[in-house]
Parts: sequence; structure tokens; C-alpha cells
Amino acid sequence: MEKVAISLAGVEQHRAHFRLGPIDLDIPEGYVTAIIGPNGSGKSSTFRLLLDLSKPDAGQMSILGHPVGQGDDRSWKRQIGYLQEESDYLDNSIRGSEKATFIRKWYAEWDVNLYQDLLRRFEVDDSIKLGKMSKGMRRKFELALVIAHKPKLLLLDEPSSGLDPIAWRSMIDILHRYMEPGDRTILMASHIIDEVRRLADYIVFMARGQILGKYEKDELFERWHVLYVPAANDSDRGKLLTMPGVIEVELAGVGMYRIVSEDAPQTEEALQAAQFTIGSRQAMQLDEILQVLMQRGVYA
Ligand SMILES: Nc1ncnc2c1ncn2[C@@H]1O[C@H](COP(=O)(O)OP(=O)(O)OP(=O)(O)O)[C@@H](O)[C@H]1O
Repeated sequence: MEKVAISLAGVEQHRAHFRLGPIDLDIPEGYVTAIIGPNGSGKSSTFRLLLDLSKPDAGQMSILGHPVGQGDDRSWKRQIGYLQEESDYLDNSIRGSEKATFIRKWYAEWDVNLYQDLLRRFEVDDSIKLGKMSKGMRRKFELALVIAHKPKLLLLDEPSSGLDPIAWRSMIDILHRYMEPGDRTILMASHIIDEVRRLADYIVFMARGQILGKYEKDELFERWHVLYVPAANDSDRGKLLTMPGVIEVELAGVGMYRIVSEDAPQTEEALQAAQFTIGSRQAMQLDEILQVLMQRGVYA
């Protein structure tokens, strides 16, 4: 059985205008899991809860086998690299190198060669004050900082925010290399579909404080398809709706139905058995799948 790096069980947080959870979610060790969801869906709030930077109103969490919010958390927090969504502007007046000197004292595993290599690859000059770095430069510096102590777990909140396309490619490459030892884990939040496609092994969809589903990426793309099916009459719609995997059926032009399926192989089998012909098929994009899940309204 797969080892679990992060576990949330019945986690809730109640705020005046926002309710997070209940969240039940296991993040497997050794893989990249990406959370995607619209603005305000609770991705950053979940990261803050995991790091004990805010408290839940219900539920339990564990990271790397340690319960969150209990006892001395210094030893397991040293095994985590956390890149928060926004830079800490209290650091604006210090140089990158000063911040690195401060941070490295915390981490026995700090690898000065790796740190220098990451700065070189990102073309970041750490002698510049953090407040004087451009947004993208600062993001790259912060990425180098969270990776240089070789954490077991990376929590990345919108890591590519502000990166240009070249820096973005470097980041993808650096994160792939980070995962090479095989026992490391990344949990990331991202709005960048291409980034999720390239990096993630598992995808978690989130909206309005709720988890809408967790899927293995390749399986998701194999199963979630749009199928176009010519149909003779209106009563065919009813038949199509009852087929396995079918979520939506709508008219797409005269005599042509557009079917959204979350299990295309099964739907196709049923279509063929019922003598329908399949005009065309296409795999759905992540944002389309998110939209369907949100419309389905699987909210508590
Ligand atoms: N419709 C809304 N209008 C304004 N604020 C909202 C709305 N929905 C949620 N929020 C706010 O969003 C907060 C949750 O945001 P959080 O940063 O955790 O989400 P996120 O998924 O990381 O969002 P983003 O993608 O924008 O970074 C809640 O505290 C709530 O106040």
C-alpha cells in the first residue's frame, strides 16, 4: 500500500464569510499532487492549516506521520519546504544572501552547492535586497531557498506566480529533479493547467472550501472525454443520460449530441451495444473537468 505523506480527516474551519471543509484527503508519498480550484476555494487556507499557521475548528491532520498542532513541531517542520503565495514583505530590507544565511542555520541538510546551483540556473543575484528584486526574481529566489535544504516534502502555493516562460521551464525542470530520489513529495496549488499537466501525478479539484475529487492524472485524461454522437430523435437523449459514466448530454447542432463522460471506455461500450455511432471524441482539459464538477455541485 502507498505511504501517505499528508492526511486530513474531517478538517473544518469556519470563518464569518467562508467555510472550509469538511476535508478528507490523503496525499501519497513519493508523488506530485496538484490542487486546482478557482480563486477563494480554500487552497491557501488548507496549506496554512497544514503548517499549523491557523487552527481548524474540527478534524485531524498529520504530516510525514506527525500529528499537526500537537507537541514540538520543529523536527518535522525542518523536513518541509513551504513556498507561500505572497512574499514576506517584512524581509524587504535584507539581501537575499542575508536571508539565506539566516535560513540555513535552521536546516542541518542545507546544501550550499545546491543553493548556488539553483541561483545560477534561475539567474538570480542574491546580493540584491529582497525589496529591490523583481517579482519573478524574488519568486525564483524563494524557490531556491525552499529546495536548498532538501526537504522531504514541498508545499508550493502557486509556485510559478510571476515567472517568465524561460524561468517557468527551469522551475519545471528543477522540480522534476527534486523528485528524482523517489521518496519526496510535492503538494502544490496551481492555476496553470500546463504546469499541472507536466508535474502532477495526482490532481485534486477544490471549490468553495470543498474537495470535489482526487484523481490519478493519466486515468483522468483517459476517462474524461467529450463524445459526439449522432442521434435520430429526442428520446435518444434520455437513453444517453442513463449510460454508464455519462454526466451531461446536450444538443450540439442538428441531430448531434455532445456527451460529457467521466468514464469514456464504459460509455463507448454502452453506446456501441445500443447501436449508436461515435462521431468523434476528445479528452477534456482540466479546467473543463473542474467546471463540470462544480456544476454537479458536490458540496456538503
Ligand atoms: N466569493 C468570494 N468573494 C470574496 N472572497 C471570497 C469569496 N469566496 C471565498 N473568499 C475568501 O477566500 C478565502 C479563501 O481563500 P484562499 O486564499 O484559501 O483560497 P485560494 O483557493 O488559495 O484562492 P486563490 O486562488 O485566489 O489564491 C476565504 O477566507 C474567503 O474570505
